[in-house]
Amino acid sequence: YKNPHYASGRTTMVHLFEWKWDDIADECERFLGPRGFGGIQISPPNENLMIWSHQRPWWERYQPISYRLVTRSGNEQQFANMVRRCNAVGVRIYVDAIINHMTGTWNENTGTGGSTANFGNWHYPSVPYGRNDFNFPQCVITSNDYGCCPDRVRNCELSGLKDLNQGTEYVRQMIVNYMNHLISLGVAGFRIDAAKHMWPGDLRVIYDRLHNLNTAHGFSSGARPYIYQEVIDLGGEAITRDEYTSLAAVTEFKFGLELSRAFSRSNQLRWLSNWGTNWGLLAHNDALTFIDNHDNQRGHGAGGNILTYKQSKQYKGAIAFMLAHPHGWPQLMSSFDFHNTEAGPPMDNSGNIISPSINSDESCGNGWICEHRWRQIYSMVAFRNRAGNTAVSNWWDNGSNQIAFCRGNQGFVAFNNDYWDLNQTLQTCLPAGTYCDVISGEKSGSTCTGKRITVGNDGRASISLGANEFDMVVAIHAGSES
Ligand SMILES: O=C(/C=C/c1ccc(O)c(O)c1)N[C@@H](Cc1ccc(O)cc1)C(=O)NCCCOc1c(-c2ccc(O)c(O)c2)oc2cc(O)cc(O)c2c1=O
Ligand SMILES: [Ca+2]
Repeated sequence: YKNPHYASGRTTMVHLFEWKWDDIADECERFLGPRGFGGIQISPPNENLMIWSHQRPWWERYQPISYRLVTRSGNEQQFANMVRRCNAVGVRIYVDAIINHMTGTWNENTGTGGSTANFGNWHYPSVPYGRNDFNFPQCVITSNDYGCCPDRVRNCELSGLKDLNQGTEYVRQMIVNYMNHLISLGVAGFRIDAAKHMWPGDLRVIYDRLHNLNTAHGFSSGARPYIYQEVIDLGGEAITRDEYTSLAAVTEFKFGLELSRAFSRSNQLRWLSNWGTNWGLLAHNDALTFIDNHDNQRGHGAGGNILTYKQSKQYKGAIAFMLAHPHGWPQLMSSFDFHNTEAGPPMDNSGNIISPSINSDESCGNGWICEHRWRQIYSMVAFRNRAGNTAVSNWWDNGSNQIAFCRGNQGFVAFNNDYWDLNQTLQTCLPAGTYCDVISGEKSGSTCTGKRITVGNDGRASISLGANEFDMVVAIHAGSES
């Protein structure tokens, strides 16, 4: 369950948060396929409760009302079409699976596919689920339960959301049927939302009943779904992510928290010379890594100040480090502009999501940020692909916030987050030649639109990175030779 099954040479996933299925299919063909992206995490495809009283907040998609594939992102036919078109260009689809709970209790009770439910007696006819499918007696998780009481964290309601009992055969079957239907449509795996709130033993039973991936979509026979479990664990809780790494991969929240600190200068970059398990991070194959995610980019999620697109220079620096360093399986966040912590995606006045527009400079409009389309970010996806399994070598730092390192003989990257310029002759580990810096520009034909770096026969090059330049990174690799 720890293999993403990316097409060969691809390494990185992007979370196209709240995108519609038709728009994702287009993005696979016009951008993500050609630019070497490995996969996409999509928003929950199952029917959710429409919560108009909060102006259709982003978190309404985390309140299931059925497992029918009808949401504001599209219907089952559009979903199947998206998976087929993305797989055809080497881009995998990972489904955000919400199997811990159903809805909370609201005045509204209509789903995105027209289903209704009676929250008061735990009745969800479109599944169907009834009272016996939920944990009993009814209780709500309190904040100190996280420190003392694993049973309550699993068996009580998270934020008032009706808590399913995955210990019964019937609930397991409903969940497995839902996930196997998605596998038959060609998905490559799942994010398990709120995994901390479910028993590892129940999850193991569910995972083991999932079918192998659908070979008609290019997966090798016997391929098991890639599963990464959302376990928010920054220490101090009774439940740890280690209970879940024996089952499948886990979201590594420490990764984004520590890199946000480092690139906000709360920690010097030089300390990143032993980045990896020495920092208490999960082992490489256990770790789904990211800087920010849909929840903590809004400030109230796990951890302190997480860098987002709003602190663009530092954010691009942290993203570049995540993609340049071999540790973990990275996920990029692709956001919409938000002005308050609960706002949902750009929508028209009847509540339909507005598609991103694509500008002539390849950026997005209509309120979509499309971080994955920022040159400094997609270039580092290509860098990571090129670096493959090579190790970090030739680490250099100035004892403060200027660092540099090689990836085998395939790539070289330098960072300057100090208040003074970086001017050094450094070992790039690359063969002699002229390379385009893929951060300040890119290779177009045989010229560079940004900096040109000349590497001598000794592999050394003069690297300059001004403290006030637009970006704090220089990156060259075997594919950017001009
Ligand atoms: O802020 C939110 C939603 C947050 C959220 C949603 C999806 C996620 O994957 C996630 O990680 C967080 N929801 C708002 C609004 C809300 C929603 C539903 C509700 O019944 C009450 C309020 C909120 O203020 N929530 C309370 C604090 C955040 O507590 C939530 C957590 C959560 C936060 C920190 C933890 O350490 C943890 O183990 C779980 O996970 C969810 C998962 C869900 O699938 C749906 C949820 O409503 C939630 C969720 O409310
Ligand atoms: Ca639970």
